[in-house]
Amino acid sequence: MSDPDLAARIKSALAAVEIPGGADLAGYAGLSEIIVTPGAVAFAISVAQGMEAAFGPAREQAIAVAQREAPGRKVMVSITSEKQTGGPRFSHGTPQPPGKTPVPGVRHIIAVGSGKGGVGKSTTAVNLALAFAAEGLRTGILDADLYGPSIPKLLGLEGRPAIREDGIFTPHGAYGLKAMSIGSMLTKDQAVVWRGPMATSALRQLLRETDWGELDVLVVDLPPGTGDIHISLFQQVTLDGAVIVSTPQDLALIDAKKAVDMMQRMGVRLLGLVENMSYFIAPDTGRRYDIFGTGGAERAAAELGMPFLGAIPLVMSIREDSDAGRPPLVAEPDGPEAKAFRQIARAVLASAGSDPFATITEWASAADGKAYRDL
Ligand SMILES: Nc1ncnc2c1ncn2[C@@H]1O[C@H](COP(=O)(O)OP(=O)(O)OP(=O)(O)O)[C@@H](O)[C@H]1O
Repeated sequence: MSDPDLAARIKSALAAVEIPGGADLAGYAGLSEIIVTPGAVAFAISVAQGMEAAFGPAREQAIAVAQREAPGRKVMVSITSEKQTGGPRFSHGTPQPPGKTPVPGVRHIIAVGSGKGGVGKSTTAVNLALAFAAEGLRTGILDADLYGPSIPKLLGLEGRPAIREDGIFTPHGAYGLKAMSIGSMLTKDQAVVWRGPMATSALRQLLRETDWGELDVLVVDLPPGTGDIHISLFQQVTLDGAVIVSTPQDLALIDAKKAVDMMQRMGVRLLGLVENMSYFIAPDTGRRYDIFGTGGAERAAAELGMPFLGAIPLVMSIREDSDAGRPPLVAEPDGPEAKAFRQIARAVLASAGSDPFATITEWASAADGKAYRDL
């Protein structure tokens, strides 16, 4: 069945769902567009402030109805109110976070962000996650870049994640990582226009309705810039910190500064700055060229008030291997690029704790106190 047909069928079926006041959900003006992807169905119910709880049963029924119409797809229904759609209120000082709750089974969370798109944030996130796994940490990666998910391509994920009977996702397994992305539920080139509240709801479900098992660390690949998804994540979980990725060209840092400023306001610890596409290594001679000069990133990190974590070269093989679903840490684990990512991973762990090895030991210590190394 084509997507519009299924969306229309779900909408008619929602006529059976009663909303407060006695009307039905299908005819309710606050019902959003119904987004259908090969793996998921998502829609939002917009309600007046204070009516969220009253609409709870309607939401439950709507999920059941949509699930009946779309078996095998993940159904995501969010209730939104004026209060939520307004975004953060920075003007009165710190935003008011609702209670933060841990993600079951996940011990530590590190987010990877950037001031703008295309700087290699996802590439960095994936290779950091692989480097953590190589250190013996049980590692997961969550693609929170709902607007441009690239983790499926970078990790060569195929097919959709399985959905258990209780609606919980089973994450993909890739190179020792557990990976979750909305991207593997879309058709090729399908662009989903997530409106703010729906995106935050989808993020919540990807994060909390995934069976991560036991993870020492979850790496979250944020969307570029700052927006609803960032706020939603920062408000609902306590992060160990965030890593910011930038390119030398971006080191005027206007965009990065905005991201950093927002994170600071929201109480997110900044683990440091990674400079990507920093220098060039000639493929034939292996010689290094500091085409953008040296020292700029360290200065920029200092200006932003955070540690400098290291630099990653601009190398064609990073692009080619990544595009083929084989990140440098997998394609050439002993190559210079993999080494750069591993060093950065250690710098991240050092920034998160007293030193990288202390952090690894502490993070990896299972209940019996032994490091977990049998990934
Ligand atoms: N160090 C590098 N050398 C060469 N190519 C790179 C390097 N880092 C990233 N790339 C390439 O640049 C492109 C953008 O990288 P990536 O998708 O990681 O960026 P992003 O910041 O996550 O972008 P988006 O805005 O899509 O979230 C990809 O094609 C990737 O393979």
